[in-house]
Amino acid sequence: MRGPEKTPKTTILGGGAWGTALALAALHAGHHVRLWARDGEIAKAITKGKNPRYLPGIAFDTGIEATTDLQTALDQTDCVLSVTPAQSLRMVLNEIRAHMPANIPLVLCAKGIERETGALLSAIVTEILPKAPVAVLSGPSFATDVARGLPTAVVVAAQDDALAMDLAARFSARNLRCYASTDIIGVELGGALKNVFAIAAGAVAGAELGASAQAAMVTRGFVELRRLGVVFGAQPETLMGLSGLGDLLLTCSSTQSRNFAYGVALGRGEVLEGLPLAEGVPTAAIAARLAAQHGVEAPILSAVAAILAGVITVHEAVEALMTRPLKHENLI
Ligand SMILES: NC(=O)C1=CN([C@@H]2O[C@H](COP(=O)(O)OP(=O)(O)OC[C@H]3O[C@@H](n4cnc5c(N)ncnc54)[C@H](O)[C@@H]3O)[C@@H](O)[C@H]2O)C=CC1
Ligand SMILES: O=C(CO)COP(=O)(O)O
Repeated sequence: MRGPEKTPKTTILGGGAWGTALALAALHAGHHVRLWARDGEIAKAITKGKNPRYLPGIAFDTGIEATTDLQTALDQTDCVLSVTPAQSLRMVLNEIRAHMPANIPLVLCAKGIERETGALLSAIVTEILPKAPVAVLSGPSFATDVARGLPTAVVVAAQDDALAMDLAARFSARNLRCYASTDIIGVELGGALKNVFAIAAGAVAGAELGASAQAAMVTRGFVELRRLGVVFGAQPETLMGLSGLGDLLLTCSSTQSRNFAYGVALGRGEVLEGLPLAEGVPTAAIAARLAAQHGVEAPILSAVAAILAGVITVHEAVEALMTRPLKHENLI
């Protein structure tokens, strides 16, 4: 991919919180960083060392070359990070197709499953950019923590172990430790599904159902996550790691998580319109459908999808979950 003496050239697609934080991490790892944002004001602000819309109150180093021009962003790049929301991936890949240099790795950093098709994001890349080696970066990592330089660990997965190791080394820096994995599906599924359970945990907190209920929700949610992992072909142990258990622990316990905060608003019966991006919302609907299609027992997932669809209330969902037939504590 690159000689050791050359400065890595990294392109970030997306000028939101995570795109900006990862651009900074790459800058601190010594890369030449270009960032594509569709909004000119955001691009200008990032070039000046701030992103008040998505990272309010954080001033950061200048050096990221932000642009609204895709050709400029992708010119002679040797690695692309895709950091726009999961549901926009297909559109973004179709836009970059004409400008993407051949055989350059595309690292997926969004967390979700395509709502319309049930496709994992790596499958969408294979469909639209078949020549791009695909990788996934995921794990417990709030953009604000990474942008502030706080210690964070993630996992980078690629089918080819050498690529996974190379990318993990490329993006690791003093405050960002990247582990390598060859289980792309496990790593992406862990990140996508934890968002749904973060909404559930937030709803429990918002409805003031207590810390015991919250622990039960997260634990049983983790069982459902692992069951879906089996269906998709994830390696079970991957979901015990940073992308899976690690990200579940982070986002099911902190209002810093937009998915958890969305759940809190749901549990309190507040207005949901205008809340920040909560990737678990579209993913809940499709994940519940896939679970039903494959005969996977996933009552929490189904409850979240039904609440979001307005079919039941949080309290009705809890009542239904608590009165299910008694059984052994099946852990898979
Ligand atoms: N914020 C965080 O702490 C983390 C976020 N992620 C994931 O990263 C992804 C992006 O999240 P954030 O950056 O936080 O979201 P954000 O809401 O802060 O920013 C999203 C950005 O994508 C842009 N965008 C949306 N649709 C687009 C399109 N069709 N074409 C071009 N640009 C488009 C928006 O203009 C905005 O700049 C999500 O999947 C999220 O789950 C992953 C780890 C941490
Ligand atoms: O994925 C994240 C941290 O790992 C960010 O979570 P939210 O999208 O819920 O804010």
